[in-house]
Amino acid sequence: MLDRIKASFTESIQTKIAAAEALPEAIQQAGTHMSQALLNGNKILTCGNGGSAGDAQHFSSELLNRFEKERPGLPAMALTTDSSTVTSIANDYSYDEIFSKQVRALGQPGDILLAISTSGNSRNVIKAMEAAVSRDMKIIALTGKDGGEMAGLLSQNDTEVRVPSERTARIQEVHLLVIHCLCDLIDNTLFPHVED
Ligand SMILES: O=C(CO)[C@@H](O)[C@H](O)[C@H](O)[C@H](O)COP(=O)(O)O
Ligand SMILES: [Zn+2]
Repeated sequence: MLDRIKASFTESIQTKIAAAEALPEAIQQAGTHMSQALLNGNKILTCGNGGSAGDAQHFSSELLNRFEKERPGLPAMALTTDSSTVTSIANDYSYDEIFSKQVRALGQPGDILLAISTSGNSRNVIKAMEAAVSRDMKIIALTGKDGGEMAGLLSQNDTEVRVPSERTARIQEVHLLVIHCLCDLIDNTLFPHVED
């Protein structure tokens, strides 16, 4: 069992080294789009399933409350958290609609959808992206593996940050690092003179 633990650490570190080579430009573009949207008075909606639901909430709490700087809260909302809304949409329509219906209700032109899926194939996240397009929102997709269907839905205005790994757990571990990079970029673009 100790070998399994060490192998998990080694694989996670190696995935992060590969991601450090492959992802900085895409992360920079995503951070620029997010910062610009927030400076324009727009907001960021987030969604994902399972561990990625946790990531979506992790990001929105860091914006709404704080990351590292003492600064005002920023407008973000995880579409995973309102159990009354999520259960009623799943019950009355389908689980595939739980995020898209909220995006159509809340999304405004210029807002951003942070869509998180390690496979890129979660139906409810794909439908949220389609709803975002219908609301003239930009999409930032955190994916892995081959990018799945999500990769094919993105336009030039959108950004995909695809972790170079086939393994869900390793992809999730890098997604969290990417989320912290995005928070750091936003803080340092919007509040460059505030100390960490
Ligand atoms: O956290 C894990 C596995 O590490 C799981 O809960 C995982 O997030 C769930 O199986 C998700 O439904 C996977 O969805 P996705 O990443 O393919 O969109
Ligand atoms: Zn997990």
